[in-house]
Amino acid sequence: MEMMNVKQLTKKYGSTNVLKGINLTIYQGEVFGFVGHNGAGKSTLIHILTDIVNKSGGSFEILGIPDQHMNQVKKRVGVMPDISNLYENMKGIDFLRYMGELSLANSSKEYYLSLMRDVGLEGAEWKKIKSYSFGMKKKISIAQALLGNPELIILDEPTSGLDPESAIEIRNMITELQKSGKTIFLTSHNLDEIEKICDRVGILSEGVIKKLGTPRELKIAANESKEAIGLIIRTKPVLTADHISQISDDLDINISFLHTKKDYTFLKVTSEDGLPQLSKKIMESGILLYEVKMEEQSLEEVFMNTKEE
Ligand SMILES: Nc1ncnc2c1ncn2[C@@H]1O[C@H](COP(=O)(O)OP(=O)(O)OP(=O)(O)O)[C@@H](O)[C@H]1O
Repeated sequence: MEMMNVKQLTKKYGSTNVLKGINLTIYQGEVFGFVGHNGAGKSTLIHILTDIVNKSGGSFEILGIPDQHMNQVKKRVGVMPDISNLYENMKGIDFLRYMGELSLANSSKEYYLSLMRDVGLEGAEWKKIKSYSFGMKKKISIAQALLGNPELIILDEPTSGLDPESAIEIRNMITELQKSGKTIFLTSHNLDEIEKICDRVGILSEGVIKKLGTPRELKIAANESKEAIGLIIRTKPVLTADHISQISDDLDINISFLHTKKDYTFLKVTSEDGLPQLSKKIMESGILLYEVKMEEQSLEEVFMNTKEE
């Protein structure tokens, strides 16, 4: 089921085209990671989708409802507010109740307390938000996004600025939300995080989504477009440059020897097609072959290359 469908969405600020035609479909139950450099337009897209900012052109649907009627879906979509929009003089629990009562009917105090516990704010319920640390403010913003048990949850940089332990807590929470059937759209600058928790990722660059797919698909596509692939081979004894030149003589691929480290030999090859033949040759030469693996591009490299393309 499509939870969000964005078509040719554009946004202009004055003469600057920030979004130049975004096309994107988000499916039920996925965690989707939206990445882009600072100022790429990620928050702008979120603000349009959540009816805070007007689009310039194009259209979108959320939960099947067209963008002209976003008031009909507001209760079914949870959005994490910017922490500067929290009411600092309120106690955490009172803030959540206040925000909850704006949209929900008859939710008990126990509901709000359990929500605070869920986001890791146990013990801070009766403290004023102004006494909260940065991480705690992030957590209460996330709690606000979860009010009313929404189907689609939109989180703008939920873990930025958090210490590793708190970031792990939030990531685990996102995974749990997904397990309970929620759909999550999040932005993050942490590509390791994106890789860990997102099913699909979209890279926003120059106003359009330049790359879209699972983290693995993006890395494989990046490897395929490279002229040479890094190869790591573990053998006993370790392969030397001489071994490689003997073995590779009658192979169809070009192999360059780079260096060795312990039992590992690092090579560059022009194509993966000759790898089975290479492995066979190594074994035939009496060398014990333990492992052959291709060096994968990291999502970070994929992202950096997207910017340069
Ligand atoms: N209200 C506004 N008026 C004019 N320009 C704006 C406005 N809001 C955002 N912009 C510009 O639009 C561009 C995209 O900003 P946006 O905040 O969406 O980027 P972002 O990808 O979320 O960045 P970051 O990763 O730094 O949060 C930036 O150049 C920003 O200066």
